[in-house]
Formats: sequence, structure tokens, C-alpha cells
Amino acid sequence: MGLLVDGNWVDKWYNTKENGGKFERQASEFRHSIGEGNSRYLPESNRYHLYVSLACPWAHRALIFRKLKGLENHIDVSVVHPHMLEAGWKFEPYPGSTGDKLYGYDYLHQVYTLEKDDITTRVTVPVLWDKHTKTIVNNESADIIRIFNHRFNALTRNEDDYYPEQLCAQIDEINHEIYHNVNNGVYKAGFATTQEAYEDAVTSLFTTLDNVEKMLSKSRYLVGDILTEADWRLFTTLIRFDAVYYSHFKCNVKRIVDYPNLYAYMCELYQVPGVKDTVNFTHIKQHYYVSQTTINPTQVVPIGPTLNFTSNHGREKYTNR
Ligand SMILES: N[C@@H](CCC(=O)N[C@@H](CS)C(=O)NCC(=O)O)C(=O)O
Repeated sequence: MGLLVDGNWVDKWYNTKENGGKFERQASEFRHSIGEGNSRYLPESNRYHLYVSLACPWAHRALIFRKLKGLENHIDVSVVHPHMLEAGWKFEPYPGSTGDKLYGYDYLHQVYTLEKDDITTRVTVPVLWDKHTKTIVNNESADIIRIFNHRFNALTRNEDDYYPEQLCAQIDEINHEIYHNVNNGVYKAGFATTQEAYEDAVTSLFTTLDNVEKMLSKSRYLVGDILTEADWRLFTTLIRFDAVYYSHFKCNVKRIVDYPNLYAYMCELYQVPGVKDTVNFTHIKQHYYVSQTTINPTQVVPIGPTLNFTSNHGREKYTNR
């Protein structure tokens, strides 16, 4: 695990010593959009490419939106190897990995230096890449899912809207809480290097999960009867929770399966057509347990738990009232 400094790969882990044992995620650097006033990046078929890891919850958001919005024939995907070690994300044969379909590179950092040869940056997934200009359009999943949500509608004729105008404020508000306490909260717990930083993160995480459990006892989705991006952003953390975050990141106050409403809600989302094809538990478990050697130095991957997301979720009752 490392980063690019002036175009050179440096093998270095996040430094938590400077800030009281707390993990602080760095902001994504490439934040361009496609279409709507952006004359550089136009919404064209087969022009953009998505680099992902099937393990990564942020990249998973982008894969789900690509599926839901019918973009599979317009935006192809390269999938990295699940292990992210000294050289960062790599392209090596592994079931479910594809190699770098565009340039045949060995490492994802080579895609970043193709964009700019003396770049200084972390090398993260997802990356939305433009094949025409050989540049990174965007490497922030929160932006990529919004681009996918509406910028290619003219091509796909898929008008499904996961960020409807009248709900934007509500969605932004819930995203904010879920991002800090849940999506990033599990990382803050797992990467904490002091007891205090760990306990702060786990307390906020379970306070939010308890609140969401209550909300979901009254409402089918996070902002009412409509499935929105807020739900998909929560889903990619929930689906990894019992298999990884509970044990590896020590988020072990409760499992998702112990929350009746959260669990049924997660099953409902998993069962939305196409979504289960985006979930790969081998990549997920291999990535976390093998790559994060500061937490799991033996790199032994647990066999369990046994998971079932296909049971009858019964969530229709909330909209049929
Ligand atoms: N804010 C980014 C975060 C992406 C991210 O941190 N991805 C992780 C994988 S789960 C990564 O590639 N980490 C490599 C690193 O931090 O060097 C997003 O949501 O797109």
C-alpha cells in the first residue's frame, strides 16, 4: 500500500500518529463531470472506462449504478486483483479479475501516471477514465454515481432517477451522516491505532445503525418509499459488514443480521435485479484480510460466516399500507 510522489511509487501506509490514532481519508483529486456544459467530456458510448476492485465499497457503488442505469454496453470495466500490497492495486490473473483491458498494465498506478507522468496522488479505485483524452474524468464514487444517474440517459433511455430533485436535500443530509459514521466509520474503527479513536468510531457507527434500524421500521427506504442513491451508498457497507467489518475492523457490537429491519432491507437491495452479480465475497474477504497486514499480519482469511441474502425480505408491506 502506498502512493505516487512526483510520478514515483512510494510504499507507505497512512500515518495515524500525527492525529491521535485517527484514520483520515484524503479527498479525491479528479472531480470532472460529463456533459451538461462540460465540452471536454461528452456523454458518448464506449468512450469511458471504469477501473474497479470488486472488494471496494466505493467502487461497488459505481458498479451498481452502471448496472441499474443500463450502462454495461456503453462503459466497459477493468477489475483489479483483490490483494492490494506493496505496489498497490495490481492487474494479475485471478477469478473475477480482468487485467487492464485498455493498456495491459501491471499496476493501477500506471494508469494514474499515464494521466500525468509526475503526478503526486493516492492511487484509488474507482477511476472513471476517458479513452479519448487519456485522462481521469473522476475518481470519487459519490460523483461517479451521479454522473451515471443522469448524464447518459440520452444514450440508454433509462430515466430511473436515484437523486430526484425534490429529495436532494433529504438525500444529502442522510448521506452526510451515513458517510461519516457508517461508510467511512467502519474504516475509522478498523484503522484506528488508539483505544479512544477506535471507541469514538464504533460508538458513532452503532448509534447511526440503531437510528437507521428505527427509521427502517417505519419506512421502506431511507427517504420514504423511493429507492435512492442514499440506499445504495449504505448498501455497499452493509453487505460487507458481517463478513469483514464485524471481525476484521472490530465493529462487533452487533451484526447486520441482528437488526431485523436493516437485514431485511439489505436483502431487498441485494435482490434487485442485477445487483447480486456485482457482489463478490471472495474478492471482498481476500482483499481486507490479506491486504491490511497492519490489522491481520498472518493474512489468514476466515472461512465464515455463512451468509444468506436470498430469504424473503417482506419489505413490500411498507409501500402497500
Ligand atoms: N473517496 C473515494 C475513496 C476511494 C478509496 O479509498 N478506495 C480504496 C479502496 S476501498 C482505495 O483504492 N484505497 C487505496 C489507497 O487509499 O491508497 C471514493 O469514494 O471514490
